[in-house]
Amino acid sequence: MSTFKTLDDLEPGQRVLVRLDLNSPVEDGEVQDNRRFDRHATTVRELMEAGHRVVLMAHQGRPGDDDFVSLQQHAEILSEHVGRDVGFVDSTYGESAVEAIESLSDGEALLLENTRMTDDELPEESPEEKADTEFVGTLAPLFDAYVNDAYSAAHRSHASLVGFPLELPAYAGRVMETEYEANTAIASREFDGQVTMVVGGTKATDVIDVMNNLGGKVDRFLLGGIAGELFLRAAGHDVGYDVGGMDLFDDQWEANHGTIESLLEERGDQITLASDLAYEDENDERAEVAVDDIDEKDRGYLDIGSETVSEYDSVVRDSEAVFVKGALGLFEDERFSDGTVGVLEAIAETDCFSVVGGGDTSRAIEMYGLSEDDFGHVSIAGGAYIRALTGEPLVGVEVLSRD
Ligand SMILES: Nc1ncnc2c1ncn2[C@@H]1O[C@H](COP(=O)(O)OP(=O)(O)O)[C@@H](O)[C@H]1O
Ligand SMILES: O=C(OP(=O)(O)O)[C@H](O)COP(=O)(O)O
Repeated sequence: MSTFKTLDDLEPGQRVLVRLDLNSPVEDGEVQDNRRFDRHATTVRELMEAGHRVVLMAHQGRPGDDDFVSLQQHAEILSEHVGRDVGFVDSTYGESAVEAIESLSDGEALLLENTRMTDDELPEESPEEKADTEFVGTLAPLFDAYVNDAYSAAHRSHASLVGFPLELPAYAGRVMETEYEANTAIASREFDGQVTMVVGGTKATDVIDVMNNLGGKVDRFLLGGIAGELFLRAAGHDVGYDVGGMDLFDDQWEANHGTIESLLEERGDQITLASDLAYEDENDERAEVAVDDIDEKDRGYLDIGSETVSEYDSVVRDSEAVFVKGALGLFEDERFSDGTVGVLEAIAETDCFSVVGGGDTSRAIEMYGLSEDDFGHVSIAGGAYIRALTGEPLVGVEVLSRD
């Protein structure tokens, strides 16, 4: 168990530097509201109400990607969730950032520009090297305390996550505390009945890590999403190819097909793949096909089919514990939401222990009118949640716990 300090240990009237994870889906340049804002608002509101001067850091995307944008919209969305104004300055640690930080009054909050717009943030280096950067050296002297609330980014050894805790008294925010406790408890929990893991989403490496590291703990893996299609391709079906301008499959196939093939060989009896898939037909409607009847690589598949949904539904209902990582289809489009929503509904209606993780998957819960109360824990983390489940330590949490 970690021994980090929390907001309960923070002296009053501090200048506090806070790391949040507001990394969000961006559609046509518009940042999409999601539960990361709502969760972090709790920490921000508590600090503002306690009269601290609150300066927030966060990242969005990675340089070169379409979702690598300014945090100006994030400040507006966060303000709505906090119910108070959160200011924004378009600099991370330049002159205008320092000026804005110095003119902040008690109880006010300010969001700095995307940390990944500085050269010091991204390269993965040791906490000591990160503490020695200009970014940390410029900002740390302006504060009394550092709070890390970004559990979902705590697997990254980046300056804003691991550099500051070496220079300032460091505390865990409310989101960090809750996520850490829930995910660590899960990693050490034992179950008598069937443990099922539903894995989908876009990242094949996450799915492979889960299978490699949780193979002894999980009885059944139910696959879907892009990752599931790559497994179907490895099993000899004509799916999981880049068609119609997609670039989700072929690179991941090149990088991972050897591992996927050996996983199917070694753990085949634990792994359930879709028996049918859904696609968009020429009338823009949902159509389905059995995977055994697919003999051309020219179509994109956007969800698991109804026979698979019904099989996954009954496996979930027979389980004592169900973990979800990743969506089973393009659920943002209602026509292709059956897999993701079907499994979530089965979990919600069953008296099992459940955890739902994956940045986007948890969005489906509110989009389709399900209640968070029907799940054991809904994590806003993806990669960090997987690492926690597999028992791997998170560098951002470790560094918070140092004396
Ligand atoms: N067959 C598919 N085709 C296109 N997109 C898909 C498909 N299956 C899943 N997705 C998309 O994957 C996205 C990422 O899912 P998520 O649960 O966040 O997993 P990850 O953690 O791998 O990003 C979702 O927004 C969903 O729309
Ligand atoms: O959204 C995040 O991770 P996730 O997609 O695994 O939930 C974190 O903000 C980390 O972002 P990164 O994977 O670009 O380092």
